[in-house]
Amino acid sequence: MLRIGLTGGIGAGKSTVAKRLAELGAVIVDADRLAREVVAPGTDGLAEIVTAFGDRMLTAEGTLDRPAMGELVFADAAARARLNEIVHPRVAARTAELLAQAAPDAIVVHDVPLLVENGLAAGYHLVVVVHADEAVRVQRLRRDRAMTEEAVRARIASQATEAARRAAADVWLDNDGSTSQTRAAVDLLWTSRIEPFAHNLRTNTPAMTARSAATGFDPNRAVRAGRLIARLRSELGGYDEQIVAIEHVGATSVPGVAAPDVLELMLTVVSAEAAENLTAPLSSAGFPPVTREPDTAEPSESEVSGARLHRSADPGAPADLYVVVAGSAGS
Ligand SMILES: CC(C)(COP(=O)(O)OP(=O)(O)OC[C@H]1O[C@@H](n2cnc3c(N)ncnc32)[C@H](O)[C@@H]1O)[C@@H](O)C(=O)NCCC(=O)NCCS
Ligand SMILES: Nc1ncnc2c1ncn2[C@@H]1O[C@H](COP(=O)(O)OP(=O)(O)OP(=O)(O)O)[C@@H](O)[C@H]1O
Repeated sequence: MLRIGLTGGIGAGKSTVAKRLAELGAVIVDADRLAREVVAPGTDGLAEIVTAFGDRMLTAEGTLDRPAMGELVFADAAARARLNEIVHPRVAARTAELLAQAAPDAIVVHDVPLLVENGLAAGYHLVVVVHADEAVRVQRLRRDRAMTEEAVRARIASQATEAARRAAADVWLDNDGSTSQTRAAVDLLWTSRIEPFAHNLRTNTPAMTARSAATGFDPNRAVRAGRLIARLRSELGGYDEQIVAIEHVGATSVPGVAAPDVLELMLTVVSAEAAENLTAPLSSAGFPPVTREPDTAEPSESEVSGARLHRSADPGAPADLYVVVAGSAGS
């Protein structure tokens, strides 16, 4: 299963992008919708809200008074934290149930507004951020949802900054233009990256990416490496005792040095057995092993002697991962 996290600030265009991804074949898990379900009348979520905030947060029909709740929590960080404490664990539990029900070969898109705020990025194979300028978002939400400018800005102020979203984004989708432009960008993303990535993941195949010539030093590569390392750490969480370190290595890790746009990572493990144990989880994490062609003189072995080579299945972000045993020649 390819897991994609889709996020962006209020009104950025997540639902618009998710709708197109659903048409293309993705299974959508919508956090805003689940956040409504877990506080529907009769739920323990709604009961806990009443205990925390009083029945002034209920309408005459006994449903959550969303405008009243919104007015309170987007003006008061402590109240927002309290509401989040009630709603987020319930949404997380429901999300886990839905993910468990999805087909093993599904492409699941998790539409989650607070992905960056809640530190969830490492849990996905790919994080897609939809962005529109603040002024554009204000104008669209005033027009389409009759929100006041003040209400939109209060929500924006309670959410992650653009810089924080940029650091988390594997894909940045600009939605300042027309919906048809965004739709075309989503279609291209689907055919050029998401579908082949999902295919590679299913078939345990590293991405076939042309190795580019060295280009100038790019500090963003360290950020990208950091994202991949966090992802690997999250995915290999059950194997902590077998892992010594996961590091960004090679030319792309050296400040000021020109390098081909292929990240190199090194995973140091405690033993040869640990390297073997990690083969399957690394494949699920999006780093299948590179196998040597039986009849070629040229070994598709890594340059790091004694290392096992794994390679990213993501065609949009070339990365090699050397798995070495601590104390061996390659480590
Ligand atoms: C405060 C509530 C009742 C207001 O309801 P309302 O119908 O006006 O808004 P809705 O739920 O449709 O959310 C619209 C957008 O507001 C923003 N937003 C919602 N909750 C939050 C929050 N806790 N922090 C920051 N932004 C938020 C998101 O961009 C979201 O997409 C509601 O948003 C809520 O229960 N929020 C807490 C749960 C939550 O965090 N939901 C977000 C995804 S899990
Ligand atoms: N490119 C666009 N041009 C014009 N209007 C747009 C465009 N993209 C989205 N919209 C409109 O802007 C509003 C916000 O978009 P959308 O609902 O997709 O954002 P969202 O990120 O899902 O919002 P929320 O944070 O509330 O969940 C919607 O009314 C939508 O129809």
